[in-house]
Amino acid sequence: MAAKPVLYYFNGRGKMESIRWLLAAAGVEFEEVFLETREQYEKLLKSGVLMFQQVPMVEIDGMKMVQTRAILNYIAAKYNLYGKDLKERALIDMYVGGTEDLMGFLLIYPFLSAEDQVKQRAFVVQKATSRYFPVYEKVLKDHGQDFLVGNCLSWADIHLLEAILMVEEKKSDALSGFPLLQVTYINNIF
Ligand SMILES: N[C@@H](CCC(=O)N[C@@H](CS)C(=O)NCC(=O)O)C(=O)O
Repeated sequence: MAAKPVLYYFNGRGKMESIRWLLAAAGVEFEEVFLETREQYEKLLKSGVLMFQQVPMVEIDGMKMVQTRAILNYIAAKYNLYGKDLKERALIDMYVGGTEDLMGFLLIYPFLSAEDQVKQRAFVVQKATSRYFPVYEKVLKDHGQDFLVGNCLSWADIHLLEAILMVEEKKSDALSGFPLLQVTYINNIF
């Protein structure tokens, strides 16, 4: 049996969280090494395995992969979550690009002051409900299928579900104007 992937990151969501989600959705067990002290991080740096001196780093299939997008692309392709042809893959990339931008507004959230967190929360909910969620709602409405691309579960659905839950943490009824997203991602998907 192949070794489990090993994830190296801080003990927080950050850039590793989508990798955890994608592996979990693919049914892949993984291990985690949390970098909890400066010494641990320095040790990893000195060992030379961090190509750009950054994490996330994932040991998988004999590789030490860095760059979040590259890691996600690899996992999505390996576990058939990346479309059946180039056009489906292009759509998945576009949808994931959108959810990535939306999640990007939340990555900085823990580092803001309490006052700025209130502003950022309102900003994120406004962007989610006026720019991003309407796109995915329309896709589902237009093709009438249960998933965003190719009528089967893909990375685009997994990433969108993660983004929806992140936004709902900030405003629990954020999906209230999006009936198809509610049915697909809250009632049906898993
Ligand atoms: N483009 C990289 C950026 C990775 C990145 O910014 N990692 C941060 C932690 S979230 C880091 O290692 N920062 C330390 C540094 O840049 O020196 C990716 O997406 O993986």
